[in-house]
Amino acid sequence: MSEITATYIVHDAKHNPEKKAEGIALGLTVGSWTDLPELDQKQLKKHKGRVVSVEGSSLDSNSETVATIKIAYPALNFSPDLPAILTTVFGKLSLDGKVKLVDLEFGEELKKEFPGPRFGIEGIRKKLGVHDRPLLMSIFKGVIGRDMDFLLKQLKEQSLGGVDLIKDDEILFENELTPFEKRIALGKQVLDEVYESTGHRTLYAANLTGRTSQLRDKARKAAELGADAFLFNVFAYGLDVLQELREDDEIGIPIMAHPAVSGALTSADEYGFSHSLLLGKLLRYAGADFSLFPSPYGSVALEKQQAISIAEALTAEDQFKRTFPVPSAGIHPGMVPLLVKDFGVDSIINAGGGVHGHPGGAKGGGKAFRQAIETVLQGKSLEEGALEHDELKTAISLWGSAEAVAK
Ligand SMILES: CSCCC(=O)C(=O)COP(=O)(O)O
Ligand SMILES: [Mg+2]
Repeated sequence: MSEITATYIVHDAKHNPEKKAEGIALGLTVGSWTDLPELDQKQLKKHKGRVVSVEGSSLDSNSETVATIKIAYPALNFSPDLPAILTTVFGKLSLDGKVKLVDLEFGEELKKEFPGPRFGIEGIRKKLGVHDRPLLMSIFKGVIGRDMDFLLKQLKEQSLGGVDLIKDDEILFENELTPFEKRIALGKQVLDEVYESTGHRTLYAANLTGRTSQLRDKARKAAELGADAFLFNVFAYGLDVLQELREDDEIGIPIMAHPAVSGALTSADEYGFSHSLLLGKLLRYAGADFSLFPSPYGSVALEKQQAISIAEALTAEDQFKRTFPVPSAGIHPGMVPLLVKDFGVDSIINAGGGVHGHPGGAKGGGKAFRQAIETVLQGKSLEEGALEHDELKTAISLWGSAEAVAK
């Protein structure tokens, strides 16, 4: 029988994690058990949650018992979709004291109900023809209140700087000055021109926004217009909306998941979801080709181990394609050695301010990043790279080098 096994870290003021575990296993499945007549117990047995393990009971600083509890839920109890699964394993329970949902292990049958990324790392690399280095992404900045000309100039500059992908900022919504469809159609023309003149291909991810009921049609229209990819604020909508978009063959373009709003669900140590589950495994299962998350070193930083655990969940051995890890926020060229060391070649280096804030503009910023990547892959220090590349030298003098700080 297929199951889903949830791992929780539970802080229990009553010092009885075994009883707490049994309460969860019953409470989220068949309810009270021992009070039922024997016949009912027999009939309901296949629906009953099962305590798999209760480990590591210890006392926290509030003298509460902390334990890791694993509970298996029969797949028989829920329809095979994330809304039903999340409500089963963490519905009422998410409101019931200090409980953190750390992981979900899907049974093999249940996994088959999920699509995973349509393209994944290999598919995105194939589209770009880049196979041997981390990709570089930049973000439009300061575009709200500006017109199409402004946006297209920024697009061209970023592409001329050698970035592989450009995404809208997540706060750019439907608006009269730079409407979604126009951004896609005119943006495509600009990027095609850059490709024809330089041979460098840049993909553009436009922000898919609006009411949930409009998203499918909007995304299909975007695909018809030749959109390369779209950005999606998954956690403002819900993981199942992502999955619906991923599964629609008339859309069929890569989906970039932005972490906006997810901090409200992951940041507390004792509550909510683990980062690796929400921004890693669940985004991947639901079909994101890219997952953006705060890097350990930038302006909105995650603890290093948490950021790395997200990347691991996105790329671990599984039946699904691998999702591109995109550690982001406050990234500048001086951080490239750390990013490559911690996230490897199969990751995307993503920057807004670190591209546009370069004294040589977005073109100079893009070049500085590409030079930093090349330098690191050649096994050289950024200081050595700066001797060979002007844009990198300017970036290092402006922002410094994290490699130097790390020593
Ligand atoms: C919190 S990860 C999302 C990255 C993002 O959307 C962004 O705008 C980062 O911009 P920055 O100028 O900090 O590179
Ligand atoms: Mg942003």
